[in-house]
Amino acid sequence: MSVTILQALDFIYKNTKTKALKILPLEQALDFILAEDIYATHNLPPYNNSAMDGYAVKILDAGKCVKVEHTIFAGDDSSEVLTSGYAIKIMTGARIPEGCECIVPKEDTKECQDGVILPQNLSKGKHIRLCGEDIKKENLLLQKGQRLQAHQITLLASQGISHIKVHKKPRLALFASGNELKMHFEQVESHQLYNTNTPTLLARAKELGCEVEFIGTAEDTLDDLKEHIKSALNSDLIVTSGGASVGDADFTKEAFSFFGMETFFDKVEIKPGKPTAFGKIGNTFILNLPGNPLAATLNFELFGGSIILALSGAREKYLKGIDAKMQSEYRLKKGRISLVPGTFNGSSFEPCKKFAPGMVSPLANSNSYIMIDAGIEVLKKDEKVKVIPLRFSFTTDKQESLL
Ligand SMILES: Nc1nc2c(c(=O)[nH]1)N[C@H]1C(S)=C(S)[C@@H](COP(=O)(O)OP(=O)(O)OC[C@H]3O[C@@H](n4cnc5c(N)ncnc54)[C@H](O)[C@@H]3O)O[C@H]1N2
Ligand code: MOO
Repeated sequence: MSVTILQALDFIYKNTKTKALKILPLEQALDFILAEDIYATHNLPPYNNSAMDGYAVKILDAGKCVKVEHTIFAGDDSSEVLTSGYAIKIMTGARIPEGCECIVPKEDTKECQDGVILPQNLSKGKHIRLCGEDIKKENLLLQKGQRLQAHQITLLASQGISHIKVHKKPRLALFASGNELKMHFEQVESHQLYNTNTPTLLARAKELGCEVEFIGTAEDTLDDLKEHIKSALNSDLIVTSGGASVGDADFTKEAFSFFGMETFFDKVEIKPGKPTAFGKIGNTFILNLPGNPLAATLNFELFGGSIILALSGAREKYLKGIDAKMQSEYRLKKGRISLVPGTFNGSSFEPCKKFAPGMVSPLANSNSYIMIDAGIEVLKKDEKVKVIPLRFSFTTDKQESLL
């Protein structure tokens, strides 16, 4: 069945269910999807504390020479009480003593007999970090479905949370098919070429947060394809490339049908990537990508990426484009919706100078792609487009002002 891109994505989201849960220690939780809401159990800061190395003082003592007899360091469990006519020396992070109304930084004071002279203007609360001003106890900190990156791990660590419930990572099995293909660690003859799709998809699936298993390269025979499928059936998603078209050696569909694959679609109105198929055998999803390398990798981004997001348990599970404009005019043949790889520089998008479905080189120097509607033959300079990132990190080869 041939479908539009939107219908294909609908099939993916309607049929794909989030993975089961497991408990992980915080140190191993990077890039997992949180499977529970997290509420703060502690205020942060846990107590009013000094933002400066200086003196804890009273407002009425402004401009006076006050005596200094005690010092409080960060981590001290001090019970000093501040009284008028005195200042207590205090370090950054130390708990504010009772009676203190503000902190005066060390450099704003002068020495005097037995103490320091305070500035004329003091304001209440100055340089005091209040208990709970960063995180309030019982507030919702992180939501179920959030991806745990470094700055979410900060929040969990701040609460002394050692173990959390996360979704298991999608388990993906990969194999390619084609008698002409050899792996990079094998010898190629003059009629053969290296399998680039599998190493690419393996790396990309890992980048997208999957556990990945490489099943091998299947020959273009029904028996060998069946053998490879059988070895991959315990995964959540099998991704194959090649044998998707109508050639005399294209047996992939037949091999999957042997295992009773329910096919949701086997063609998409897209360029490149028309012979992309998606289906299911038991609880294992199947994404059969075309063999042409650029077609396979771009369609893996769009459909593979969406399946992985749907399986992951992520709340933000839909691909999103970034508003940008075309760097220069771009002409194309109208027909099917096209995926065009290129470079987004933070404001504008420039398509790759040279690309075709069978090429392997275009994506190595691209960082994104755009999707162009079927009827469009020209995109003018500055015309608005949506850029779908392939990798970010915003960096540049020449230092620019960051303001
Ligand atoms: N008569 C028709 N022929 C083709 C059609 C069509 O509609 N009618 N569609 C074309 C389109 S579009 C595509 S895409 C390809 C898809 O073909 P397959 O999925 O069957 O892929 P293969 O024939 O196995 O390979 C195509 C091409 O890609 C190279 N390849 C395959 N796998 C890899 C790999 N793992 N690493 C590197 N390169 C790979 C392979 O050598 C071929 O050159 O069909 C068109 N034909
Ligand atoms: O998928 Mo094909 O040409 O559309 O590469």
